[in-house]
Amino acid sequence: MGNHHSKKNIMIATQENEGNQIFFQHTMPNNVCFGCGHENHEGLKIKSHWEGDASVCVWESQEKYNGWKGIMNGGIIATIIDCHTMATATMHAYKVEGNRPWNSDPEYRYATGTLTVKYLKPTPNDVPVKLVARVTEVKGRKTVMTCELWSNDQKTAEADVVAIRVYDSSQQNGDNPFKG
Ligand SMILES: CCCCCCCCCCCCCCCC(=O)SCCNC(=O)CCNC(=O)[C@H](O)C(C)(C)COP(=O)(O)OP(=O)(O)OC[C@H]1O[C@@H](n2cnc3c(N)ncnc32)[C@H](O)[C@@H]1OP(=O)(O)O
Repeated sequence: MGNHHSKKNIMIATQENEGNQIFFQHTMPNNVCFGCGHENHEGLKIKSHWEGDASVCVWESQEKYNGWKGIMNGGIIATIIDCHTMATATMHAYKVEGNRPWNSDPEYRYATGTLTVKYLKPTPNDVPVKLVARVTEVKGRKTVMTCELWSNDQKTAEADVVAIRVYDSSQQNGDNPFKG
């Protein structure tokens, strides 16, 4: 148990040291999404950033997100993976277009096409988790990614994700349910 707490402190310190870090979600004003919307005050408010070619998210759960007592709920795990990878697909698209600024035009939005989660081990609900996502393929409007979930240096889940570009402000005409 003591070991858990010392790891927790290390991970939180890492998060706080990133005080000047710009997180992907900070570039998404008016985002009301349950997982990543910083305008959703009941939401999980995840924060993602680049570490080299990987995108990383450190997130601290709460007791209300238990599955079995002390074990993180599987749907919550899927939600944070979902939101972290959609933000990754978005920011990757800007990165490959000459690393253009996140607030430049055209604006792209992505939605989850497919999310497959393999739960490998129980994920403790009382220590922060770390998500690490990587883009493995971009084909047309599709971005394919893998995402690992780490807890206490143990990989407890891994996911294969397909994001689809569902909005491109330069192509937009007519109704689009993802326009908001
Ligand atoms: C004022 C507001 C401010 C906002 C501020 C900024 C916001 C800040 C960000 C918030 C971030 C939120 C992140 C939340 C993430 C979600 O929760 S999104 C919600 C959950 N997902 C959905 O609702 C999606 C529902 N599905 C759909 O709408 C449609 O099926 C899709 C995904 C758009 C695809 O339909 P489509 O465009 O007709 O696709 P289509 O042309 O048939 O296929 C294109 C390609 O994609 C492939 N594909 C199609 N569907 C799939 C699929 N399901 N799986 C895998 N591949 C597929 C096809 O095979 C094809 O591939 P290729 O043949 O080209 O290789």
